[in-house]
Amino acid sequence: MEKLFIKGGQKLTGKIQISGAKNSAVALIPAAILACGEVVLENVPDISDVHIYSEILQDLGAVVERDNDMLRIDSTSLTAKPMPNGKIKELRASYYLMGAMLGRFGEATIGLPGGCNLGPRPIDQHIKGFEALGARLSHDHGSLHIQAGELVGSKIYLDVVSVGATINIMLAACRAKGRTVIENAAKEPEIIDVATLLNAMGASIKGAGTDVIRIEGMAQLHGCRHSIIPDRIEAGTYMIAAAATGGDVVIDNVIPRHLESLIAKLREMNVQVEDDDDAVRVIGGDNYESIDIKTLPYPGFPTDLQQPITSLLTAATGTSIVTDNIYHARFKHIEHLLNMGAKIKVEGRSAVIEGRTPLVGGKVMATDLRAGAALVVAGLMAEGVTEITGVHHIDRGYAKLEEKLKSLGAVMWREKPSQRAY
Ligand SMILES: CC(=O)N[C@H]1[C@@H](OP(=O)(O)OP(=O)(O)OC[C@H]2O[C@@H](n3ccc(=O)[nH]c3=O)[C@H](O)[C@@H]2O)O[C@H](CO)[C@@H](O)[C@@H]1O
Ligand SMILES: C=C(OP(=O)(O)O)C(=O)O
Repeated sequence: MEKLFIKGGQKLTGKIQISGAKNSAVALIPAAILACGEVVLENVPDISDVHIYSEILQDLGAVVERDNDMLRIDSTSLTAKPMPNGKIKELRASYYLMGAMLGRFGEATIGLPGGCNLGPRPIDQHIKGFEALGARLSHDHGSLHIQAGELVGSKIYLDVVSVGATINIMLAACRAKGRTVIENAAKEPEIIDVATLLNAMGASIKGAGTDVIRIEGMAQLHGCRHSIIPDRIEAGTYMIAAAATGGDVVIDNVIPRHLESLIAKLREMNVQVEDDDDAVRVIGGDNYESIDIKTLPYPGFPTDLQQPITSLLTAATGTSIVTDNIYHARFKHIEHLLNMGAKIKVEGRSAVIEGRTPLVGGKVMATDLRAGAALVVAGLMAEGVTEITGVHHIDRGYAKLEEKLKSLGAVMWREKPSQRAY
């Protein structure tokens, strides 16, 4: 079992580069299945979700080659082989194989997805979309068999604003006959990124980034080259870490507009944030004020940053309340923050955080990706050494984590099972 050790108390200073967005990459890789020809993705993050997705496509018969931050995908020889289990369970976004395979072959047999355990994560809206396009679904031992003679465009109103359902329906609808309209669509930047790739492949998608997306189906799509947008959640985590250590960090290769809700909340706390064309600078201090946060679909405050910012709020004066309206039970990190000296109560879908509670290093576990990010931030703030297990969750979404943090002055190291750190 790998462990991450962090010796807290160092102010982070300097400049780091943000990698391509995980939540784009894991949709763009399966989107390449729809192309007849090579899709070249640039700015691909070096994270385990990407490695596993590449292996899934190879298992299906695609040629996938990685060259630094570039991924070449040629799905010409890919087949509609059933993928019931195994790697499918290792990540959430494996559900995009449903839409992509359905678009390419008119059928798909895919296991139910894995990903972070944040409480119930239904996919009923994905299924509603596929059915509206003419697919029939059946369940078999934990996998879904989706079959459509011919996909036919349709009007689909999403009952819940869902990133996954919006993208999955877009993938299938690109190859449906006629027009599909998705109403109450999610507006996350990653949705625009997927639409940009699909349009570069010859699709016709209009309205991505608004709550109504119109897709004209095409008989064939072709290869293209596309650069992935920066990861706003990775960037947000480093912004929070910079503030949490009272540091001064320039976070480069970002789209500041994607970070507006976080920037507003950090400023409200009294953190100094300067934004430029493609960088933000966070200058920390020692007199933060408590704030309340409610997570919402984009452009609201992202649920994926509520866990990391909770660690920072332990340093603010007064009581902060973090309410997660997307995942009501996304609070598994709290018991580990309590072990480090935090005073936090979970009440329903809210965490009530008492501020000015100094953290001390301890043995904690990352139960999911952003819980891990919260513990890394806490470890950087804490007195003494923090030992984090469950590191594989963190590796799903943070490229070169130690390298980046160490370049900013963090003292941290990773212990592999056969090594002893001290
Ligand atoms: C790979 C990826 O992009 N993951 C992100 C994506 O997850 P994911 O796409 O799984 O999340 P959704 O946007 O679909 O979920 C939003 C809300 O809708 C509910 N829901 C969703 C689908 C459905 O069919 N029925 C339903 O009820 C979910 O339980 C949740 O409460 O968006 C989440 C919300 O921003 C982020 O935390 C994840 O990082
Ligand atoms: C919840 C997340 O990821 P996933 O949906 O891939 O589990 C996340 O990135 O915070």
